[in-house]
Amino acid sequence: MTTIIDGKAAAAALRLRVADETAALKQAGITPGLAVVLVGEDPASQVYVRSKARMTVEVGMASFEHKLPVDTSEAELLALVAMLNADDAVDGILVQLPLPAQIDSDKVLRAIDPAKDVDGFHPINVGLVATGSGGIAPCTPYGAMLLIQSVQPRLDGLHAVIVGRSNIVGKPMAQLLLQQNCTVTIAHSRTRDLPDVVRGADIVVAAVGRPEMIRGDWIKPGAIVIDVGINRIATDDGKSRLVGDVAYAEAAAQAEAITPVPGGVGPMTIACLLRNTVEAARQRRA
Ligand SMILES: Nc1nc(=O)c2c([nH]1)NC[C@@H]1CN(c3ccc(C(=O)N[C@@H](CCC(=O)O)C(=O)O)cc3)C=[N+]21
Repeated sequence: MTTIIDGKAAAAALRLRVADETAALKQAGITPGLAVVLVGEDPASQVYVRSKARMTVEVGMASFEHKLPVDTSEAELLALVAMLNADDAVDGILVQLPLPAQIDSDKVLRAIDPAKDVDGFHPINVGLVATGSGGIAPCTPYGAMLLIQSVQPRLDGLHAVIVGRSNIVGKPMAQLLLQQNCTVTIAHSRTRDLPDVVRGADIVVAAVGRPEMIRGDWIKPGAIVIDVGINRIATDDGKSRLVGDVAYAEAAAQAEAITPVPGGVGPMTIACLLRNTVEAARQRRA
């Protein structure tokens, strides 16, 4: 029987733990605070920002939302980041990506105080995670790791194949899997014989952003399949639905365990953001 990994339930459980830790910090007079910055009015981004804010409040933390117009200049955004860096009530800062074209996102990410960088995108945190010296891990790979280890705590010697080499998922995912003693392959759009590479995987992490690209006959029987993709596709009745980067039904028939979309990695991303924020509060205000 294939295990369908319930990311929604795992995320709810993690949020309960974060709520307990938040309550303990509040006893000590510290209310953890998360600032989320959204530039522009992309509808999908607005939905995510709203659900982040709601869950932040639900676990007992303070939520600070900053919505800026789409024509905000880089200097204006950097000024807001500087203000949030200096604000003692703010423990975590998330600048929603992607940013409009007139803003250099690398420059903005480097301006965030690494101690408040709850996305784990600042080069300081990237380096600390890569060397295994602590640091804040990016929420999506971190959440994916928790889901993998919920079905298989010991990963020593397993071959993990990550499809996708982004800075926000593929590369940090590789670091976290290496830390658990996996043999790691990062595959991408130029990889030769991709299906055969994936067929060698005990753990498949799909993070390419191409709907249902990874087929069932690419999956080794008994593999763990983690689908990071969230793609909205049109359906025949003129509506739309969310699908991952994995052809779910086909892959589920082969896999030992698989994450669905929606209800897999997505909810864990937000729960890990809250975890990173409470941890940042603890470290910074210790
Ligand atoms: N600085 C930054 N940090 C981010 O972490 C970040 C970002 N920018 N930009 C956008 C992406 C996207 N993202 C998601 C989080 C949760 C779900 C999620 O909970 N998805 C639900 C479904 C949501 C739906 O129904 O649309 C699920 O998969 O079950 C999805 C996507 C975080 N992002």
